[in-house]
Amino acid sequence: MEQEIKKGLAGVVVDTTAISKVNPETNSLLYRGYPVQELAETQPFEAVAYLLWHGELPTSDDLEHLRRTEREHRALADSVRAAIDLLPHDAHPMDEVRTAVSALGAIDLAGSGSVLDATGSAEENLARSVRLFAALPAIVAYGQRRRRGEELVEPRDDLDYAANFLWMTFGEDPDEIVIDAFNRSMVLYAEHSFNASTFTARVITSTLSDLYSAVVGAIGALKGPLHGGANEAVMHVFDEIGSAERVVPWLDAALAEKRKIMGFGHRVYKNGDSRVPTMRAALDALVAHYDRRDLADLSDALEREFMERKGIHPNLDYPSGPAYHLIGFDTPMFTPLFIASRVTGWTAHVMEQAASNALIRPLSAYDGPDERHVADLTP
Ligand SMILES: CC(=O)SCCNC(=O)CCNC(=O)[C@H](O)C(C)(C)COP(=O)(O)OP(=O)(O)OC[C@H]1O[C@@H](n2cnc3c(N)ncnc32)[C@H](O)[C@@H]1OP(=O)(O)O
Ligand SMILES: O=C([O-])CC(=O)C(=O)O
Repeated sequence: MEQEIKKGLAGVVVDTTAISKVNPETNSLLYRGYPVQELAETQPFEAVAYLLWHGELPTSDDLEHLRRTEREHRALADSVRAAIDLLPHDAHPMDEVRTAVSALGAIDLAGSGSVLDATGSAEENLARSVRLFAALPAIVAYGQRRRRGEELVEPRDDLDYAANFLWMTFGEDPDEIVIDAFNRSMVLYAEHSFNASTFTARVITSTLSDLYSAVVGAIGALKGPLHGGANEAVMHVFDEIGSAERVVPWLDAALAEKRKIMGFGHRVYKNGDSRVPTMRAALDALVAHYDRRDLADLSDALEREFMERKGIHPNLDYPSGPAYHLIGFDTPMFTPLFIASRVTGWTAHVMEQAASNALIRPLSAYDGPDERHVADLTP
């Protein structure tokens, strides 16, 4: 019997999840039942991380406790820094962060004699998740500073997550408008059901491997430009085009070459990404703050022209790329910022998968040569 192949698992429902609901019909995204727009406008990223892990928003005591733990693990560990420093200065930051997380895992799991010990209990995995969430800003910030030949900036205890992240990257007191836009981007990027990187993390978890391995694998999946790498790729497109007036000839040539236009299209949303309006509002605030109308004009012109010709909407990476550029991040740092946010969703999924595990192992339809034998080849 002919087997039906769902290439790319398109349209296949592989499991349940209580972490988020992506609804393309209503163009909505809920984290544990809360609309993501509401969360982005009202909650610090730490509270959203707590929500994803625990299923409920934190009380003020819960939030205080999480913030205290986050501050304890904020500084870049010497051993992780040493692992990063072994890499060439022009290593891609995604490779750098992947290596750093791998090193963190090896250090944290040192002494766990066998692979069975590394799997971790629910409590251990929650503690590991918080540690990773706390450690990633320092790893990403150091990555940008190292590329630029700048000294490491130590974290500050008087700042919350988003402000401290910006402080460690730029070594300057961040502006409230910038902190707010950055916090929104972190909330919007945090979780999106069974996307490619999260599914990777779940596949790895399903073998009873450890949480760090799942996150390292997820980072590898996120790096690709069809997924998280698109936020970096969008900025390269903007740089290539240069200004709004050049959009039409650039798009003519790109479409003639059958290029994919980065930051547009989505596997699930076909009528627009639920997160784009909130991120676009954050981008607009940054455009006004930095007086960079030219960038918004370019973005509008490409969106309008591409929509007219192909009817394909922008995804979250489209407004977040230029927003990160305006904040001052180097373009290759954009996808590592996505990691720092999505690590919360990934780890929530690792814990959900572990709590109700079944080895993920689909079938394939063989279309290679019919059975044959080595002996047939002997003269
Ligand atoms: C946070 C995130 O990860 S969001 C996604 C970020 N990725 C990007 O922005 C990369 C650009 N976009 C894409 O490559 C795609 O839209 C994907 C991979 C995101 C979704 O892809 P799929 O659901 O597999 O759709 P698929 O790639 O088959 O596209 C369907 C049709 O639309 C076209 N299309 C989709 N997106 C684009 C695009 N960005 N540019 C040009 N054409 C596109 C395809 O060429 C295809 O056309 P065809 O039917 O004539 O062959
Ligand atoms: O859901 C997807 O396929 C990609 C995406 O938007 C995300 O991971 O945020």
